Amino acid sequence: MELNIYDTKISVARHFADYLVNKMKGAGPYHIALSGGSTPRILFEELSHTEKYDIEWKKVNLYWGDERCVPPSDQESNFGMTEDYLLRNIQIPRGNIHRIKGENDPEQEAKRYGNLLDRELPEADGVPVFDLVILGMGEDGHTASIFPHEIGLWDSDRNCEVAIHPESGQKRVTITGRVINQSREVAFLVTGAGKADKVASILEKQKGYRQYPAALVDPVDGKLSWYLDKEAASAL
Ligand SMILES: O=C(O)[C@H](O)[C@@H](O)[C@H](O)[C@H](O)COP(=O)(O)O
Repeated sequence: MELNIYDTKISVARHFADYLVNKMKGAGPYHIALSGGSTPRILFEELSHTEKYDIEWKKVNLYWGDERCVPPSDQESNFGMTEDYLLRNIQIPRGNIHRIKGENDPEQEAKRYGNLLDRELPEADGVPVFDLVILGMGEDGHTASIFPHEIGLWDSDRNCEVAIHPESGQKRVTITGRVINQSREVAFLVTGAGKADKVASILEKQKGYRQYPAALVDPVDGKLSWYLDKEAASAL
């Protein structure tokens, strides 16, 4: 596990953007699952400075680790946020963008997207393999859209499941632990003081840490990295 701590949120984004440039210098194709949230948004803004971050986006296929079951135009949409802060600023073929379309029938979409991952990605032990899964973590220790009150979804034998947000009741489609832990690499981007206690609990394996879905991220053969700002790392 690689731990990277930087002074500020923007510094986390800039370092990770540089890392992505170096990671994708090969022939590809690369299959990357994106996350929603405020830290990825800053990463996307950074990556939109294409004069600074030279990535051959035609080699890259973008997926989402989770999506709110709302239309792309909804401000809650992870795809919509990515469209606004990244996709419209880069030269990526639209066929390389694989949106989760949960706004109509979440259960049907969980099946469809799970089959799409089986079809589009390489596999290992019958599980689709991402080159990189970018994750955030909520203040409750959730990751993707697997929340503590539904932590059992992590162990689903399906690639995708329908989750329910604990406060809003909003439905979400999320990839599950089998897919996340089969990835060649998982990178957490976590910033802000509100995450500090869960970060410390998980990274220091404190009593009860496995109640948090983010603690279950442990790639079978892949690399696990945490990119933190000082605030999120302040309880370590
Ligand atoms: O759909 C989502 O909201 C994300 O996938 C979610 O897992 C996010 O990463 C965390 O909630 C952290 O979000 P922040 O980075 O905004 O705190």
